[in-house]
Amino acid sequence: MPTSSPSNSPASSSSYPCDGGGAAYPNPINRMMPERGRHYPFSAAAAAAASPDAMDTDAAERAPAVTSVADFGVQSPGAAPANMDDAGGASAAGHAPRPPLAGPRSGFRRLGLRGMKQRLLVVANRLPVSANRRGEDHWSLEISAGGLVSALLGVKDVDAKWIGWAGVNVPDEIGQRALTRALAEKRCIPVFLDEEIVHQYYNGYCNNILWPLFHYLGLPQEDRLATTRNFESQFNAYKRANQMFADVVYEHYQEGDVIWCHDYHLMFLPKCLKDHNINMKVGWFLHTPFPSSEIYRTLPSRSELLRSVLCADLVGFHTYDYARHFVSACTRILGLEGTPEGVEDQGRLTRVAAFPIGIDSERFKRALELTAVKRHINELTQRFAGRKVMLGVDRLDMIKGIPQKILAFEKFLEENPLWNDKVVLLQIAVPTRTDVPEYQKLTSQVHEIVGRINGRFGTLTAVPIHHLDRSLDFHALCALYAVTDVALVTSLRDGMNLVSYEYVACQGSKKGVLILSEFAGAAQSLGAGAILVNPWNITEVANSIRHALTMSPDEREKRHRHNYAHVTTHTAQDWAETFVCELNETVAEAQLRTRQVPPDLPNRATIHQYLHSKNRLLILGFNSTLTEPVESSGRRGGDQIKEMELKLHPDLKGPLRTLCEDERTTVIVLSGSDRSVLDENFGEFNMWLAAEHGMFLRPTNGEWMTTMPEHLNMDWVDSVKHVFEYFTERTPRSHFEHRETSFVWNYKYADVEFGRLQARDMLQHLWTGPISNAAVDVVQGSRSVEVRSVGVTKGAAIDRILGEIVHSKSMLTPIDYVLCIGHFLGKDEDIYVFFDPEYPSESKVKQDSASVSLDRRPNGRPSNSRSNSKNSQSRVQKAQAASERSSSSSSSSQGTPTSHHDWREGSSVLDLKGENYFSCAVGRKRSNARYLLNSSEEVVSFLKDMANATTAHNGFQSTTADYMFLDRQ
Ligand SMILES: O=P(O)(O)OC[C@H]1O[C@H](O[C@H]2O[C@H](CO)[C@@H](O)[C@H](O)[C@H]2O)[C@H](O)[C@@H](O)[C@@H]1O
Ligand SMILES: O=c1ccn([C@@H]2O[C@H](COP(=O)(O)OP(=O)(O)O)[C@@H](O)[C@H]2O)c(=O)[nH]1
Repeated sequence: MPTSSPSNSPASSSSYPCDGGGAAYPNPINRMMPERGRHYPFSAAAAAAASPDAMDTDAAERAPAVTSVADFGVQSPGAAPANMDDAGGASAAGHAPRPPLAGPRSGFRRLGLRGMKQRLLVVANRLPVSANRRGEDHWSLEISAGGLVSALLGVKDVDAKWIGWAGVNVPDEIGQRALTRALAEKRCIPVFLDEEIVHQYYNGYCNNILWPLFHYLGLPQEDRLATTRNFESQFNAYKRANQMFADVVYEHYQEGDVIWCHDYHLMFLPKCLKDHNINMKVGWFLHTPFPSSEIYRTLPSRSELLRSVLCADLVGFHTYDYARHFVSACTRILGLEGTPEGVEDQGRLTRVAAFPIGIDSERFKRALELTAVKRHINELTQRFAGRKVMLGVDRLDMIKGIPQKILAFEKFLEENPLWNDKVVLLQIAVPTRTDVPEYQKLTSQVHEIVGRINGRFGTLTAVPIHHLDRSLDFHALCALYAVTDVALVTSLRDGMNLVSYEYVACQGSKKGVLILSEFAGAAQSLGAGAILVNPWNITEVANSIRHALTMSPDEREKRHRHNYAHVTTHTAQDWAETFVCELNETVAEAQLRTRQVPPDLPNRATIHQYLHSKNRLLILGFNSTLTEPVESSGRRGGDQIKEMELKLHPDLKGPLRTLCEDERTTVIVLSGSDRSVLDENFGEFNMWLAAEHGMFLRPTNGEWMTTMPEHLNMDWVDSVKHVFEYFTERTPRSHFEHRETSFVWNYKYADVEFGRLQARDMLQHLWTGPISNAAVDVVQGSRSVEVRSVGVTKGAAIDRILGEIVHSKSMLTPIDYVLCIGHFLGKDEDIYVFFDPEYPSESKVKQDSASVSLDRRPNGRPSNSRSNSKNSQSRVQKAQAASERSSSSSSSSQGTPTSHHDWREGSSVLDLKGENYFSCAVGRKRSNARYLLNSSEEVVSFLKDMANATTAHNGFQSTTADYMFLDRQ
């Protein structure tokens, strides 16, 4: 194994193994950007010798097309991916069931649809190949079998293709066609980027801006001004490049394909794809950390990029922290609602979850059995006999903390002189992004430190640091992983760090110690077995080195066992499979969950069915449904909130009266408003009133009672009040209402833009402040922020309300018609699903641990007594429904809802057929409701028609009356 000489140049960057040795055609871009994606290039010479896949295109035509990438989805068990150095084929092993994650639903699922393989288009900046031009129309390709390739190789029932940049500039058509043909053999599809765009997009925006920012290094410091100047052109190039990737995807897309976009290079891609075809299934996965929103918000294009990523159906990260940061950036910067499921924007959910990547551990284990690797192991063992060997394997990137690692090692040597000639650090530093000035500076800095330390501690026969500016072939790397005593990973930030996994996988016999930075994603999975360090704390790292070198065999064994179990069961295949499954499921659920843009309410049919039903239920919202529009009611008025109170639309009084007087009709106004507001507006009508999202109920001409779940926890009230007061004082013309079960801060009369800004800040206070762990829901309206106790929704309440109505009216005929109209918040749309006969009943179920108490005390105070109603106990478990879909799987085991079951012995209360159920959202674009009305004006006009038809129908007492009426319309 080549090592650098301490006394000469300790680190030589001249040997760059990836250029494949003298391309016949000048290839400036290839020189500029020699690094090979996430998959380090192995030395071309070694690869050519070791790997049958390092073949030229002619050879590819002659050889059987069994290559690693070509094997996506067509691999038969045991088939050997030819490029793989171990010649062992992708492993079928490693599908041990994974413990459930709170994020994605995990576990192995077959992806095929009726035995068909699902097509998967993997889109990444780099193709997993290095391409070298050998003639005008002749290319040699070398596959790099890195983590992602291995991961996808192992996914069964998927027919995968890879779309990306081949890492070379191909200006001429002949060359492009030849390369496209050659790549097709490997199931790869090229995106051709020219030199200028690569410079601006890849070197500039990706590697000089996004990369350092995502790793907490901030925007470039030294050339800050230049960066600011270039920012716009680089961002434009970034968008252009993303569009070029998108164009290639469009060309190859077939209906039903899954498109998996990778990494920070392609944040703009989900938007391009969805704009082109909203039905594409799009996932996006970030391999780097996603930084805290405080860091992310410094990025000038922050909103545009977030919005684009949110166009994806599923967004994945390595750790929960990164996922959390992303959600919080979306709430903080875009003002969207973060939920445990992801990010919601006007009813559309982008699912966000953690999918920690793994490795193909079997591939590493098999490699250790190969003769070539054993030979390497022997050589290394002899070479370093009598010394402990520590290993570092990193790209030469500032995020990897290489200077910090070397300085810590120096400190260890300083403080432990007895170890001076008994330990050696082998540092493999693979050149990367060599065109970016920051990387060039880092290279010189590392060389300088290594030279100094070797000069200081070296002897005539040995040096403490062997530093290599090059990559190794897979065999040499496996051998190194296997023979070394300690691996030292000191990343300052690292998305995951696969090197730590690979080291563990190869240490089956030696049980070496892993020293791992707590800032690598891997620390969250290997933390229990590794020695975790803060790489900035040189003293701590130096002490950890001593600890590792002197660790008892027992402790080593124990630590290793833990990590080995993790690495071998959480495989790359499992990762890819879980992501793709999750994406499929997310899309399927979204289709079920949200009717994208419902059609307009079919007025005639709605009225027709109404007239022909025997027992009808009309559920009407108040705000923005039965009210005058904001513009005409208050905005122009003075500062007095009083003037702005909700008022029933005057044109509705007559129609409502008519409807309420019909004895076959029960009308409920179900609102978030408090009781007094409803009393004032609807006191005169023969109807039921449900205030505060149904927590209070007033029968026709009766007294208010509470339907609140009895264990509603209201401890959060004071903290929220404090926050609401603070923002109300600072936002002119905003106000807040303190209701019995909720607080609402309303800024609909304030300056809209300023109100929104304030709302975002308020949400941050609420989400991260004193109530962050309280049992509350923070619900965003279009001009309001509401905090409610968990479980306070209209859907959850309607069940209890119905029970009460049925009981009180002594209904003899089942309800056979339901019309539910409202401008409800997303959270309250569960009411639509509650009645929908087409929703499977188990998807409506949400465990509601509180039992119900229908306390008839006139003041409506919550009761502490448990309900003695058998009915309410079981009914309360219904509702909440699909908008809270996470519950659907668990809920089915927690309660067995019968559909709309009996409230009275022996009789069914609801007999609702699909054609007699009309749910209608007012003024919403997306909704769970079946239909839409665009404004409260349309509601007014519709209810007028309905009332007129009723009058006509009842007046004529004729079965044809309604037809006569309807014919006039
Ligand atoms: O293609 P390059 O510019 O040379 O960069 C190489 C890759 O580096 C990054 O890798 C990340 O992915 C790993 C696997 O998920 C993870 O373990 C590691 O922590 C990350 O840094 C980058 O995200 C890739 O896109 C690059 O291809
Ligand atoms: O000479 C080398 C050094 C490293 N690697 C591979 O490069 C990857 C590095 O991944 P990691 O997640 O540790 O960091 P990244 O470089 O992606 O940030 C690992 O799979 C290594 O096996 C390689 O193929 N050849």
